[in-house]
Amino acid sequence: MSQDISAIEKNHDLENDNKIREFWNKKICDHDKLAKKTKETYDFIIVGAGTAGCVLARELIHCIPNINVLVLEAGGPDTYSNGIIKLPCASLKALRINDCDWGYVTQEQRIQSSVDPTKEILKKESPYMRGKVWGGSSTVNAMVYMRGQAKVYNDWAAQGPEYKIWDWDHCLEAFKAVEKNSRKNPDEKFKKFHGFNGLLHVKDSKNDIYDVMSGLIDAAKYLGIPYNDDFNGEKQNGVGTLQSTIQDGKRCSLADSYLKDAFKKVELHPDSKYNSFGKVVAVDVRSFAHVLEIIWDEENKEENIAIGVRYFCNGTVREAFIAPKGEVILCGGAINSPQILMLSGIGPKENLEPNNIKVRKELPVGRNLLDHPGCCLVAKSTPNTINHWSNSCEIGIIHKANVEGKIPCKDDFFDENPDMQIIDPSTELYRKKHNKFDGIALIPLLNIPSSVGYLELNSNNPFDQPKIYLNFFEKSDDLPRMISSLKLCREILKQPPLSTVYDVKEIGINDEFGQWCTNGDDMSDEDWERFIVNKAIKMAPESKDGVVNHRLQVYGTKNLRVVDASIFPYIPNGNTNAPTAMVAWRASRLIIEDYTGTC
Ligand SMILES: Cc1cc2nc3c(=O)[nH]c(=O)nc-3n(C[C@H](O)[C@H](O)[C@H](O)COP(=O)(O)OP(=O)(O)OC[C@H]3O[C@@H](n4cnc5c(N)ncnc54)[C@H](O)[C@@H]3O)c2cc1C
Repeated sequence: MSQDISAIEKNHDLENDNKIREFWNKKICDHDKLAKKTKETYDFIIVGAGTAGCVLARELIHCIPNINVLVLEAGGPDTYSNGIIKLPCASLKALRINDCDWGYVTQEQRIQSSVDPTKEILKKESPYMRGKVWGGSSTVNAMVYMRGQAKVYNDWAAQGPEYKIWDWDHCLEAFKAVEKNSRKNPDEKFKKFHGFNGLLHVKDSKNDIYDVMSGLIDAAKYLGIPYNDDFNGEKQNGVGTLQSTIQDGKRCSLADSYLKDAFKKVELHPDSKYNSFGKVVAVDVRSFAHVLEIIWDEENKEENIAIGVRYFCNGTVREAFIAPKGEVILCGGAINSPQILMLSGIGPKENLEPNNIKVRKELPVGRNLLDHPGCCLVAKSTPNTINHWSNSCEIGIIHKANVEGKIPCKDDFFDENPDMQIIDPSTELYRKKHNKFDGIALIPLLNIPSSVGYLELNSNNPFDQPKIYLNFFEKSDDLPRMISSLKLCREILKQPPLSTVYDVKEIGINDEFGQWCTNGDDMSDEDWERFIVNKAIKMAPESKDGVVNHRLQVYGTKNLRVVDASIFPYIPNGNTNAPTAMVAWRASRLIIEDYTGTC
């Protein structure tokens, strides 16, 4: 069989996605049937084939000789659902493919009004999408590639001398290692910040914009907002075209890029203690495999040594174990990794004990849930001015908000520590849903929120959704900043050429999930506030509410790490896909060092 494999490996046809998967399925499955295993044993067990899981699986299998990796994914392959998730222009529709979504709903919350502190605003429960499919959320996201500023990563590193491995220089190295940027003739300045040899394809929207969206850039410039040629370069503020994770007109998820490449490594290693047929050196992805909890070494109870995981697949509960020196690595994302830890006895006593879970290690799991709240301003334009086949989001406007909720001024546009990001999603949705008008939608996102959410277990049933409290706008400075950015969006829509050439007229604001709130009449600050209000596991010292250390190992345990978006101590002020892939690449180097004993 090994001869067979190497012959196919050299075959260029393997570049074809489906063939790689078919080949992998057949070869691994055949081998699985032949091998008489006593136990399912792997060097690494990765929970979740999302952004982080895919990068880790690929880096570990290619960089450490003779290992095998099991990836357990609760969702199905990304080819399982129809091909719509590959189309950038349909990314908003991809959100509604239930098969690929965990179907989370946030808890209803009451927020104190920042306009009138004696009043409360009701924040209704709302859907909270998370990818449940190969590639995880990178298979359903809006594909915007924006890393955020150096300062955030330097803040991560400032937590102690050992955290230096997360400073901007180290993170930039990892961002570049992952990225395959396709900009033609990049200048030296661009090359300093970008990678060209990674696997994640990143493309400029630049050459695709030829409709009302190009008017958006001019309108923003008309207001004095500077043009920015590279939001991932030296400065983040300004207006410009976005970079997106797209390859040849199709979405490039981390499954398309990293997992696909992980499958290329398939070898048969003869010296194996674990089964008589030898060990398959490969990444084995098991779909529809829902991890229930971590299996601990009960002989050394005090040490909390992870030895494997229990998971549900094909109607039965199964177990998989790690080989000596191996690790369990949770890559379940910001909601699920905390849930798995808590189900396994790692978390806050006050949430675990009432749910009949024995506390093994008390840690503030789920307490640092961070995300970027957003809102949406929609306007109508002259018919036939929209390119309905455009990328999901093409233009970005990054600016500093006014803390009093006023329209930002010129100084705010030039401020090099911007806290707001305005993006323009595909307008196809609005057109279909609301009487077929051509439109323009602007979504301001609070890039540096002060509010922090949390999540807790609802019960000890692993299939029960945890309670998610996003706490959006809970801190008093968040709401005025959002209002300030919405007011700026309104001003932009009034500028030429949007107002003159495209006859753009505001229709109203809707909340993140498309509920219409206003008809666009003049609004008071209370109105703005009413309409707007409708993310865990922190990498930090244990004394500062950390759950994982600087090497992403869970405090008070052995053989257990968390590598995903849940470990951000402070949320990057860009979008989170690229930073998560970066974290996974950095983590792979730490794991390789620990496994091979090299530093
Ligand atoms: C709708 C939407 C739009 C977004 N738009 C953008 C954007 O434009 N740009 C950007 O940069 N970021 C965007 N993001 C965010 C970004 O995609 C995520 O931050 C990133 O993908 C998170 O990666 P992760 O590895 O932490 O988790 P995920 O990618 O979510 O992966 C977690 C994986 O673990 C699996 N899993 C979870 N629990 C279990 C279990 N118990 N057993 C087995 N498997 C399990 C899940 O099914 C999933 O596949 C968006 C996210 C969403 C949801």
